[in-house]
Amino acid sequence: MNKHVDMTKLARATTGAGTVDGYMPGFGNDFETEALPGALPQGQNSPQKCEYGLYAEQLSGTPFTAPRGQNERTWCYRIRPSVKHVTRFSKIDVPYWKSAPHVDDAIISLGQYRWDPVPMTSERLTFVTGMRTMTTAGDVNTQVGMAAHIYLATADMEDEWFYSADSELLIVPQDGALIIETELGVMAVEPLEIAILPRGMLFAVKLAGGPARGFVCENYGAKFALPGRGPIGANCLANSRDFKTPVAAFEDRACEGRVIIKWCGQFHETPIGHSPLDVVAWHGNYAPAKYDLRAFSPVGAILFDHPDPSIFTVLTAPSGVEGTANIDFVIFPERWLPAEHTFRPPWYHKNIMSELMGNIYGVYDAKPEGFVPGGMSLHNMMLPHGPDHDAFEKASNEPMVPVKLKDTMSFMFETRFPQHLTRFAAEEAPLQDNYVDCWEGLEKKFDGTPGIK
Ligand SMILES: O=C(O)Cc1cc(O)ccc1O
Ligand SMILES: [Fe+2]
Repeated sequence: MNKHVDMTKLARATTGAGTVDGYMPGFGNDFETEALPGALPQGQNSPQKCEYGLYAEQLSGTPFTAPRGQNERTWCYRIRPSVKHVTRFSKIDVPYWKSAPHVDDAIISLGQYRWDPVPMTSERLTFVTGMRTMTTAGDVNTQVGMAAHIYLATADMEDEWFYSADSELLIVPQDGALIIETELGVMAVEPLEIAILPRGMLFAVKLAGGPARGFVCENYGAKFALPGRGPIGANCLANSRDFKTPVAAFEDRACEGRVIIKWCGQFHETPIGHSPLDVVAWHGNYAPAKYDLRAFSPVGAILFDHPDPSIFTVLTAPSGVEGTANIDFVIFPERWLPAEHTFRPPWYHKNIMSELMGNIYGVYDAKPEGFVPGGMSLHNMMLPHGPDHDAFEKASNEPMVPVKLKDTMSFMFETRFPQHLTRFAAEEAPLQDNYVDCWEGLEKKFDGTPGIK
């Protein structure tokens, strides 16, 4: 079903100063890279004629006038301009990929929900046709909110490329590695790594080994950024240098292919007679990146109490209201728990933000049973949740010696907006009917008399 993907197929920039293994380090850096010598103009963006007969083209990720610190754009020097691959559109159906607003009155989103992993399939599905939306929030037309998806991919995108005009895509592989060929270069991404694909950028996803499954956060709003560290200072959490952007790679290849576009929630296709991955050189700060979640340096409570999970924010997509994210991408990695006289797992709570969680690997401390790798949970706006009965009893009685949470990696897509379940999430995905029973055993301990119970 799946063949070996030849990473050398695209002519890649040779590894040079500042690059490691075909990637350039840094989050949101102003990069420059060329796959052929002299392809990148020096000293200007728009030469009257470009080297090699290339076309110059700008891709703007922010308005032209965005403040300098937020302004993002990339200059591409390519074999053909994009107008040669995105021309006549025909509407197509990608039935399981939904966009906000997507509120089905028959479906109740108010609740605490948990799903077993969506099972792998033998059906032929690409990264695009295998996208299954679980929740949507906000509004794709006004560029606020997000969607959370599961993807199941059993086939390469062959002579087929995709871009989302609606969103930035944060890809979280859970099972199976991916080769993501983008206009700006190629990224190999495996479970415990993530990839970030900017809005408007063409790519094809190939399978590096076998079938693949993972999670996607589709960000309709402003791009993900690194959170401020406040008093933590200049280091720890996600460090900028651990984000890797690919060097330029291009192919000069005729084919009978198609480009699929997601635009305001609709899907369209357009035929193409050549590979659009034909950017020979580029420079700018609007680029794909990957990040190894194991590079995250967690900072936590080293004496007592359980801090807010915001300390584990890898990336935050701002909403315009300071401190109120459109989306926070938070992880729960391996870490030591040294806190004294403390209930160490997450506390019981209700939250104005909506918490969509996924398990990439291992056991999550608040839910030792039932929240398994590949599984998801949703604790929607202002709906109470917290440790299950067994986790509560264990954590209330465990000796207060430092312990290491090992073999664990879960994450949260947390948005300021309520998340609405799709019909797929409510009716087709393996929803656990009995999830809320996990709190059933929490009995009353209070008997009116003082003392620890
Ligand atoms: O609900 C959850 O499990 C996520 C979570 C983790 C944590 O450490 C504190 C609060 C919180 O919402
Ligand atoms: Fe929570």
